[in-house]
Amino acid sequence: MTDIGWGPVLSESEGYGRLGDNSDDYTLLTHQDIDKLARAGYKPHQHASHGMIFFRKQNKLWDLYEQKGFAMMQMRFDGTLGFPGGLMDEGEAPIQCLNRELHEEIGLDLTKHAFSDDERIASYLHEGKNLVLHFYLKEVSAEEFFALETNTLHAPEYGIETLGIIRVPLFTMGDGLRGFPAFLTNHFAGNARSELITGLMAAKLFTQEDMEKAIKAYKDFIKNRSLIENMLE
Ligand SMILES: O=c1[nH]cnc2c1ncn2[C@@H]1O[C@H](COP(=O)(O)OP(=O)(O)O)[C@@H](O)[C@H]1O
Repeated sequence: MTDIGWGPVLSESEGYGRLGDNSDDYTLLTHQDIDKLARAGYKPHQHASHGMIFFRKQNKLWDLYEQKGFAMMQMRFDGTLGFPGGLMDEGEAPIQCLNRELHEEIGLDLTKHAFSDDERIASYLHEGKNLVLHFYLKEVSAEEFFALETNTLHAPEYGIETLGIIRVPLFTMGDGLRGFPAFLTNHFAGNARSELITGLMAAKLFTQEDMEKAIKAYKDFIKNRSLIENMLE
């Protein structure tokens, strides 16, 4: 590949962020797998941790749509959507990595809102990238969520790694597509789309039936969009 100037630091990690992952590229790890990795000092893989902060609030939006609350994601430096988080440094554990990254990227006050190990809901291995992704979930009150959101503007990495914090729309509009299903049609980093779905199910914000409906609407839209794009070529 042509050297386009990744620089000594980025050239080591740029491969992890390449786009085009499929959900099949990721294997869900068991608790035993994680314990084994911890005993081996997390080697031989690279690891990254990301976290979803959310609040639940059943609300009738504009007197029309069933809103379930909000979840926090970010527009990343690379133009994709993801959760706050990042790659683990040498000597760190996944939870330490998560808290350090959340402080850097969203200014999380670790004296009040640090994540704990028992908030990890899933870990995935991407064999091809030799990368393990750890995913955590934290429920806060609506007031805490708004305060955390405001604080992100003062985070050290705001405007650099984190280009903006966004709220995931947790409702579906009358056409069955706009709202949450349309949000799923965006480009996501790593397996952040699957993590979002997993996180919302684990938080019991969606029923199985609601989630299946949303995923079907998103997939149908993608299929139709590529049909139209092919016709235009
Ligand atoms: O929200 C996410 N969920 C799952 N994987 C993600 C998410 N955000 C980034 N990734 C993936 O995690 C790896 C590390 O990326 P990240 O950019 O967060 O680390 P860094 O900030 O330390 O460079 C990359 O492979 C990227 O595609």
